[in-house]
Amino acid sequence: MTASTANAGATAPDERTSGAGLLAVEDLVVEYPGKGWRSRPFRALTEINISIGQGETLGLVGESGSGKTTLGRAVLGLAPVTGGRIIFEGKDISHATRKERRVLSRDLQVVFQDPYTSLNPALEIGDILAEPLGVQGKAPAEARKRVRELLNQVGLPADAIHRLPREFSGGQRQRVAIARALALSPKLIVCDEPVSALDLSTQARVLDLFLQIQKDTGVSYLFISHDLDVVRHISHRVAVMYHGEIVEQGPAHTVTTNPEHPYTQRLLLASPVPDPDRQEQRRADRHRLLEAQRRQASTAA
Ligand SMILES: Nc1ncnc2c1ncn2[C@@H]1O[C@H](COP(=O)(O)OP(=O)(O)OP(=O)(O)O)[C@@H](O)[C@H]1O
Repeated sequence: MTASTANAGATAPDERTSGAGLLAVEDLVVEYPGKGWRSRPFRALTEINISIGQGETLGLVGESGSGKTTLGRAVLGLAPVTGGRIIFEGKDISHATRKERRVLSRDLQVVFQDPYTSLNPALEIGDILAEPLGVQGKAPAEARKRVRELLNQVGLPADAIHRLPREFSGGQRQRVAIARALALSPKLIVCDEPVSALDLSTQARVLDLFLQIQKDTGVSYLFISHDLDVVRHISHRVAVMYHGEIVEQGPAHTVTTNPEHPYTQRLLLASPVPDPDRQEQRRADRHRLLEAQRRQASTAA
C-alpha cells in the first residue's frame, strides 16, 4: 500500500469532487431518545451533507464518538432520522417502511468491524452466504452457484462452503463478511471500520480486495475508519467528522495530506504510523503541515 495514492485501484480521485448520483444525505439530523443517565434526547448528528456517486468511495474519518457509525446506521435505516433527508437513487428513504427496507437491502449492504462476532458461529460458510439469497427468493440451485462465485470473488477456497467461521482467521472471516454483503450485488456498501480488527498486512490485503471488487462490480462504499492512512488509500473523497458534524470534505489526497480544518490537522499530526512503508510519506506530510502552521503563526504575529 502506498500512502501517496488515494484509491489507486479505481478512478483517479481528483477527477471526482461532487459525488452526486447514488446517495445524497441532506441536512441530516439524528437524535437518540433520552434514556438512563442521558435523560434528554441526544443529538448525535447535526446537519450532515454528503453524497456518493456510483463506483465511488467516500471515506469517513473522525475520533471515537464523533458520529461515524451513527451516519452509517442512518443510511441503513438503523438510526432515528429527526431532520433532513437521505436520498438513494433519487428516492427519499429516510423513513422507509420495513417492507421498503427489505427491498432496499438488495442495494444497500454493510460490513462490520468485528469479523469474530459478525458471523453466526453455528452456520457453515455456505449457509451464511446463502441466507440473504434465500431471503430474496433465490432457488437453492441458483443460490449454491452464487455462493461458489462469491467465494471465488473474495479469494476463499471452494471447500470453505462446508466449514465453520471458527476454522478461519480474522482476515478470512472478513472475506466471508464481504462475500455476504456482495451476495445480492448491492450498489452501496457501508463499511464500518472493516479492517480495524486486522493486523497490518491482512489490512492491506483486505483493502486491496475492496478495491478489486469495486473495479469489477462498480459498487460504491461509505468507508468508515479512524485511520487516515486507510481512508486515504481506499477513498476518492474524504469527509471528516467532529462532534456530530462534517467539518471538512474533499478529494482524499488533499484532505489527508493538506487539510484545512484545524481538527483534521490535529488528526493528521496525532495519528500513529505503524507501517514502515508509510513512514516516509507521513514524515513529509507532517513536516509540510508543521511548516504551514509555523508560517500562519508568524503571519498572524
Ligand atoms: N443507540 C444510541 N443511543 C444513544 N446514544 C447513542 C447511541 N448510539 C450512539 N450514541 C451516541 O452517539 C454519539 C456518536 O456515536 P457513534 O457510535 O456514531 O460514534 P463513532 O464516531 O462511530 O465512534 P466509534 O469510532 O467509537 O465507533 C456518541 O456520543 C454515542 O454515545
